[in-house]
Amino acid sequence: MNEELSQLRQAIDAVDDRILDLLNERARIVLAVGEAKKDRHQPYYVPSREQAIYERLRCRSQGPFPADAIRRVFREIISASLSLEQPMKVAFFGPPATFTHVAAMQQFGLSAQLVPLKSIPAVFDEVARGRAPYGVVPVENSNEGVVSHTLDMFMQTDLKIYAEILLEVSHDLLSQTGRLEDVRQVYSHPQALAQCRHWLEDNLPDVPLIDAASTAAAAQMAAADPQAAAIASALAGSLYNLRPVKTHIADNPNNFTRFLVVSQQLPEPGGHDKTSIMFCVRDEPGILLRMLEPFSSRGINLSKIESRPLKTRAWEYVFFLDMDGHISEPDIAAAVEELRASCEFLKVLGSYPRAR
Ligand SMILES: O=C(O)C(=O)C[C@]1(C(=O)O)C=C[C@@H](O)C=C1
Repeated sequence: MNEELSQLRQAIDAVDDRILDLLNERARIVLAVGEAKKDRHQPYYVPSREQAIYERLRCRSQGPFPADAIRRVFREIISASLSLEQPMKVAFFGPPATFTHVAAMQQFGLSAQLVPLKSIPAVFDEVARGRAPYGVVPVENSNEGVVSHTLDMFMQTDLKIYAEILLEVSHDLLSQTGRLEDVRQVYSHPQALAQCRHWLEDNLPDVPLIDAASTAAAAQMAAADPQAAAIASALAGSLYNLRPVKTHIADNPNNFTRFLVVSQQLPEPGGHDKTSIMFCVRDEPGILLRMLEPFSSRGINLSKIESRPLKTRAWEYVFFLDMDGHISEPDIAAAVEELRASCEFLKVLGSYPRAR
């Protein structure tokens, strides 16, 4: 038996050697790609290419290596490769262990330098001033709707949308001891408390619920008080040394948040893109119907429409529209130009790979 085990381990060592040699071979090719891009002033970070790599490998694999682990392993290979081309600095809406942090890690991997900032405007500012090439901010939750701070920042800056990230949000109850009977108060962001209301009523009916600035701030408070628990991400649990009292306590397990990667640059077309625009229409009869006509007449799928008050004039609105396709496609460009004719102003926020 021992002989058999040691032979199997030798076989694993031999495979690991091959994997390592191949990783170095891959890294040399990536360095050559980096040199070619430098000459052409092309961006190093290409989210559509990364998505295509994950998709191709997922379809190719015959198992038994777990399908979801393929993405995680290649996420880190690509993250490390990209850091050879260019050290990657990414600002995100912090503090550490927010769901935005989890989203930034999912998108950029562990080799990127992720920088927590105090607010959504601070992330936009960092990127607009060129102190970080990319920033990550939340834009929409499947239960709570749009994050208005983020949409408002597109009115105040000229940043573009470079990519989107879709994250399944899972709320855990975390504390120092990990024991339900020790919990005397629960901290979290009001949205997270609301999303776990039924679970809290059933399991901790008499315990006060206390608002915190973020789920990560709640985790910090639980880390300082053995009688407190926080509703936060599993990442917050490991960063602040908390134990899970119970994982996945949200009442509706179907809870997704969409995040945006913002940048001064535009990404190259990838084949599975969407385009976001913002605009303000003239105040005239039938305008709401007419503003959608350029898209319906060309069969362009609109995936989202949102309005925000135009703060400079009461009862006037800015619209945010997402459509399938890239602005370099003739139909998309023609529809946007036709709409522009009925607008006081229109800005293309970006064409970027659809999160899948
Ligand atoms: O193909 C590229 O453009 C690369 O830079 C290589 C690579 C990779 O490691 O495969 C690295 C970073 C990019 O975001 C996409 C892919």
